[in-house]
Amino acid sequence: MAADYTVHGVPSLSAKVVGSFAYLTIKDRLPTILTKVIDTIHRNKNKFFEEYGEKGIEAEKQAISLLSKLRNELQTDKPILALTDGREDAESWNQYLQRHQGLHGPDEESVSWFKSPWLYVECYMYRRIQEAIWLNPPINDFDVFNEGKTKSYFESQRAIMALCTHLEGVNKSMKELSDSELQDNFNKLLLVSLWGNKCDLSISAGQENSQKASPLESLDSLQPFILVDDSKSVWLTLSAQRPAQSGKEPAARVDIVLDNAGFELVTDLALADFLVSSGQAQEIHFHGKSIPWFVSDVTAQDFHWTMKQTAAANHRWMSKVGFQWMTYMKKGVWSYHDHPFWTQPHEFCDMAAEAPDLYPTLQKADLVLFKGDLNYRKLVGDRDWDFTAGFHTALRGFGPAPLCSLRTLKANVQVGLQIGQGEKLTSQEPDWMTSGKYAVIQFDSPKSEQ
Ligand SMILES: O=P(O)(O)OC[C@@]1(O)O[C@H](CO)[C@@H](O)[C@@H]1O
Ligand SMILES: [Mn+2]
Repeated sequence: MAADYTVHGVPSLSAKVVGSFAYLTIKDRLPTILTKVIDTIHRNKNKFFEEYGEKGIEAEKQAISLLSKLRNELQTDKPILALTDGREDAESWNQYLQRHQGLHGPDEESVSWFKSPWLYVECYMYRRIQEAIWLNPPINDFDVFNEGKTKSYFESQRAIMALCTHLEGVNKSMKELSDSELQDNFNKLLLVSLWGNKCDLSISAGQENSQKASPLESLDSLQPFILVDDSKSVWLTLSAQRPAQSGKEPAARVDIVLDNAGFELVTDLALADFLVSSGQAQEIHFHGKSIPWFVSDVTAQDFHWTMKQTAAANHRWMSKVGFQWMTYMKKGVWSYHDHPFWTQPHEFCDMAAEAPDLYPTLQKADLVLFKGDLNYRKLVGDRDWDFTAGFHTALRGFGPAPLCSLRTLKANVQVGLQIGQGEKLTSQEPDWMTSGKYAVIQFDSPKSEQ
């Protein structure tokens, strides 16, 4: 009996399908990412020696040997192994592995890279990278992806300057804006945050893909590539909270589940700035990753560094905006969280059970924005749904609050399309689901039935 990863008759994406995007990711892209990680550690050998002497050299050697072993396991489809670093979440990962082993009949091989769900093994790889680092003090707090993330920020300077200049202009005229002008400005910054998701170093396997030109100039030309646009529902959800309509104290809380550092994070901070300065929200809760993740995902270090860096910029509006963001943090208007759940393999429909302290937190939000492709994959369980399956159906009961995915497509999973829309795209551009060229603004509220 083959391990049954099927729900609603919809199987999990996996490398079992030779030639599939999952297969090519695990066969080619993940080993490339691992090789770059090994190179990064090797290139920092002298730095480790300067900082830690011989211990640094020994740690570098051991970490590389563990990562080379990991790469070999991956490339030769070896069994997935239990974690041995004894960290807070290791037990949860090892229980997850046991559950998967339980799904396999006695005559079946163990849980492995090319036979288990893609979402699981890809997340597992990043957690094993962290294990290789954690097991080797004194380099155990080294972020193997830091160079790529900071490079992406520095190479997007012109776009960041343009965005901060735009934001300053909007904030300056905020009081004169009519409702429809407010909505227009909201839409613009929502779109900038959406397209900021193109700048992800995992899909590019670490190749730089920073934002070069002004993000505002290309919005109109990108509109045709948005396959689902629920931005109006997002605006209605927010404005329903606004004091004018609701007569209540402005209490809107918006949670933003972040994705990539670099330019994308700046676009998320700019959107959050507008939400507060326009009165749509009183508090913004940002959710990042507790360990370096999927090459470019935001950690606490990235989050605070990005604000400091923007405040320290030799550009009037970057600096002004950067200081404003740091003030929001100091005042508690903005807060940053990094629950371990976000760096585990779970589909979000399992959050209430797996993270009973996180789900109620999100239930306090009036709107939760999920950035990026990996979050989308987890929202819909990384399953091979029909394109026309309802987004609400695919969420399989996950609904802490009204939510919206802002995602550029980089994996072959998509729901909520019109009849024929996916097939038409496939006939025109076979790689439309993985090129990052197309995007969705996909909304669901706990009340909506599809
Ligand atoms: O979540 P992000 O940053 O938008 O994308 C991360 C990601 O590119 O990594 C995987 C490929 O390795 C893809 O499934 C996924 O799209
Ligand atoms: Mn990412």
